[in-house]
Amino acid sequence: MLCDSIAIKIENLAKDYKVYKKPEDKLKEMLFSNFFSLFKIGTKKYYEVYTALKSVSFEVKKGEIVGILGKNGCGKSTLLQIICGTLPSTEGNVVVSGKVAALLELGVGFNPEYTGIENIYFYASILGLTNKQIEKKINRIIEFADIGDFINQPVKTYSSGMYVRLAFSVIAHVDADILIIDEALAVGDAFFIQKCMRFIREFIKKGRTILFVSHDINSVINLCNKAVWIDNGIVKKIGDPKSISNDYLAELYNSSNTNEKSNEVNSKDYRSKLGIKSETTYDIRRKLLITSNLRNDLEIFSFNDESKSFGCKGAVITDVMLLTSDKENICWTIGGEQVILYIEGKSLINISKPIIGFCVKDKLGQHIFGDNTYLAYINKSVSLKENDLFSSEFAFNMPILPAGDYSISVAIADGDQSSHQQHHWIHDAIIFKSHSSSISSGLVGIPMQSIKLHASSMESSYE
Ligand SMILES: Nc1ncnc2c1ncn2[C@@H]1O[C@H](COP(=O)(O)OP(=O)(O)OP(=O)(O)O)[C@@H](O)[C@H]1O
Repeated sequence: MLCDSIAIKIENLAKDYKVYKKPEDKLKEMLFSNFFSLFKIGTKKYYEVYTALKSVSFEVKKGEIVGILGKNGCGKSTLLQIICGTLPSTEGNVVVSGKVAALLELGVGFNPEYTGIENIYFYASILGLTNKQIEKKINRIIEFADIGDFINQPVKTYSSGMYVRLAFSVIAHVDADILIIDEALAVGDAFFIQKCMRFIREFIKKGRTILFVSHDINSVINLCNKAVWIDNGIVKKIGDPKSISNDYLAELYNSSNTNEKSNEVNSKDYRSKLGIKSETTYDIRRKLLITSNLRNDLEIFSFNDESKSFGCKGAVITDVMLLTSDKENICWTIGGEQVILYIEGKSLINISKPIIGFCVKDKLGQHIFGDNTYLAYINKSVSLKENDLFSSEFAFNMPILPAGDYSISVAIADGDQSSHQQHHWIHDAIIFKSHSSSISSGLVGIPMQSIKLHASSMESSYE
């Protein structure tokens, strides 16, 4: 029995998998194990035991969103499957209060030969709805999934994003008390993810519960009340999402075993070919009229190669600079000016689909803006060979920023926007300080093309 406030209670949960060296060993075990035990002549073991979960215990309260964090293979999916009842545990208990709907592996719950509409009936009836109830909801499910005419096509023709749209839409409409989501949203596009996030917030407001696995630390910090860090099948830590996420990232960093000293890369010739003048630090203020005390002065501190970082380090970022549009390294700029963020590094292995990106955060850790190379190179991929130097340049107009401290984190990954392996992520690679600003509210000011004020009683307008 669960007390009223608890949605999920997990006690001493353990899961052992049998791992067979050869496929025929499984058959032999099935054939002979009964025989051996029948005649009590001792048994021969045809498998190794792999313990995926050990002594896992925690509770999820009603109305909570709990994020599960952990490295690949640590046991997250195993745990969710046991909670959903699709996988038996070896030991321990799971008690859930209320109706559970889950979005686990892509395609689970769907028949690939059925159309989208047929699968809505199929999946929603597995989740406990009668045909009448589904009929009442089907228009809302189709509208939420928003996959156009594909709804009448067999789901085997769907992209992974379409699968997720349909599956999420079904679980969102079956009146579940608990939603369990296993990293599936990672393949959705940004608009759909926003729609799901709005749904999730409303769902929680109604006192319902969500348990989800995510590799996206930001969504765990922003959405969850609690985080559970699973490591090698055990619960390593439970608690406040921000502190658990920080500890988890720090451990990822420590466990990345390449201690490549990033400064060893000799990039002088490489930079001069690109026209980068890194030796001189040029103060852009000289070119500007110093007339107003509302000017947004930004002081830029140089690359900190000792900043916290993580990643598997198949490639390392070795330098980050802000340049003028003439490619001169700057230590000062002004909100509204054009700058180039230059990120340089070395690849230690072959990387087929590199993505280099950055994000600018304020001192509260709020993501102000950022970008990456993925879309710009989607049709003309650049791959990296072992020992290649690489660089990327992001040219943009620096927004006008309220006074305060800011940081630029940079990263190189391999893959695409939704699914990638992080090679090197450097937190706070560059720090900069906004000294004075005309901005009194909002996160950024956008340089205006023009500002007009009209009044019908006046003949002309003032610009
Ligand atoms: N059916 C199975 N037979 C044997 N081992 C398995 C089986 N399913 C999972 N495992 C192993 O159990 C461990 C935990 O797997 P699980 O899928 O739960 O990890 P995960 O944390 O969800 O990983 P990921 O983040 O990569 O999805 C892994 O080492 C995996 O290889």
